[in-house]
Amino acid sequence: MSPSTRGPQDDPRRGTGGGGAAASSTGRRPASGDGKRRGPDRRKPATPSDRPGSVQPARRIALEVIRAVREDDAYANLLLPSKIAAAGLDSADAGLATELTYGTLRLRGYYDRVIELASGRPVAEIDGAVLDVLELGCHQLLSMRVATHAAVNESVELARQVASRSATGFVNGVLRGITRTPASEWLEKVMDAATDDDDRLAAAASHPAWVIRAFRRALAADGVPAADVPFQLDELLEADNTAAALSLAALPGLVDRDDVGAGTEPSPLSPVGLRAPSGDPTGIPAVHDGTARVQDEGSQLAALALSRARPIVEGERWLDLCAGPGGKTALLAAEARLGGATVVANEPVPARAGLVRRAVAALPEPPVVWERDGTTVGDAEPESFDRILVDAPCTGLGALRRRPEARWRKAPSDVAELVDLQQRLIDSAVAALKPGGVLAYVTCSPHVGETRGQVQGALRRWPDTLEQLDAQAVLREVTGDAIALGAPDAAVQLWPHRNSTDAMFVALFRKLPA
Ligand SMILES: C[S@@+](CC[C@H](N)C(=O)[O-])C[C@H]1O[C@@H](n2cnc3c(N)ncnc32)[C@H](O)[C@@H]1O
Repeated sequence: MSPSTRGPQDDPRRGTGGGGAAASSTGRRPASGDGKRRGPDRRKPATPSDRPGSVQPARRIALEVIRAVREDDAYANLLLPSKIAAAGLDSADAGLATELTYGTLRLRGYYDRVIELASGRPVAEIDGAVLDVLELGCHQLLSMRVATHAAVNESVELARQVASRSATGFVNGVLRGITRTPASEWLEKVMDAATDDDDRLAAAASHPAWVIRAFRRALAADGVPAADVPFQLDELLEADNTAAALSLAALPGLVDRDDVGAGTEPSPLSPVGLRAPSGDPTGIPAVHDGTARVQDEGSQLAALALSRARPIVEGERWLDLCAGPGGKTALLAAEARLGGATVVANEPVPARAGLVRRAVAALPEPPVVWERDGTTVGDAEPESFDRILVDAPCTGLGALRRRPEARWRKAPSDVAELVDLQQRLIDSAVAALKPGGVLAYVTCSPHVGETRGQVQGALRRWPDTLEQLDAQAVLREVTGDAIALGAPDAAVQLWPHRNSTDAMFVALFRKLPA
């Protein structure tokens, strides 16, 4: 079975999440991102954690985060850094906590199948707190080089702390049972027990089957030939399970990307982007002072598609309708400032609006931040903006590298609700846009209902009002032709396996003069 890996953007101090063990969907083995095994060295002398009755802080913290994700829908990439900081973990233990947390969250779909086979019980019948402990134990036993006795003993101790005394015997029995079969054989057993091809793919790649089907449709919609879809799907699932590299955006006009230093290299894709070595980016002076920001290159391109769709005319007003946490707002505002335009940001969730204010604090005249329901802005501010970004709330299925638990958070039934909200946000943006203005519709999901389906719907609803602009041409220009795109189309779909970005979707529209 797979070792887990930890990539640079898994560093919890960055709050980006993601990274780690990968599962090859056709390779018949959940595979690691880079094939290297990381984790505690078996040859290390016994630590206090090896003694009965004690639990290493990294394991305790990982379990707390995994539990909060399950019980409270917590975001691992937000909760983990605060817990690590509160516990004062050194960088080795912070790394271990990160690997345990993200690796377990990512591969829990696979581990649950192993647990069912080893325990003879459906996981639905296992107490949630006990299941968390078992999944965490599985990750150590099947994907990390943790010594068996440490993984089992500490899991038993964790079970004692979070569940009943009787649960300790169950956890001990199940985990010891798992150790009696080599990791590779567990994979075979899981595959043999799968019900059909999609279920086998779901098991090996630790993605829900509905997500796999949505990816397959999205690849086909992006023009991938039918015969290539299975291969690209395989690459995509593997990329999803691999840590994203650390990328930064140098805010134009605030810092020159050549001056950021600290071992960063210019991004081959984004003209404002940098790729950074692993480590804590807050140690980079430009990141510390907010003039450079951790941001996926796909997100950078989505913002630049709007700011560079055409030359900026001084005095233009731009709106970022769904702004939290503010990554694109900061880049848009920096671009706008250089052209003499101003930006208003809108984010209805107060805590996220606070993050937007922090994200733009380095700008000399930061954007105003509204806290309104974006669906009402069109009525309240008709024909008021020259450019509007709708970076819509979505399933987030394009950002699984950074948010490993997101795949388990959403269900197919969530898609319809999101599609309805996206549509209302688009309509509100159309109303708020000045005639002749430009609208960018962006999602970090490749789900066709949230992407091309929304484009077709908008053009159907606004036949005399909207025309689609060629976002592929805009981004070819922005990237100096460095961008790999799907079949020729006006919209852009980026992919982790093709572009090394999140799976961002970008469509551009112009509002026709009345
Ligand atoms: C995909 S995120 C935006 C990411 C952001 N543009 C960035 O780059 O950092 C979508 C945002 O839309 C917000 N949102 C949810 N419902 C909304 C609504 N009715 N109106 C406006 N924004 C909404 C969410 O709170 C979330 O912060």
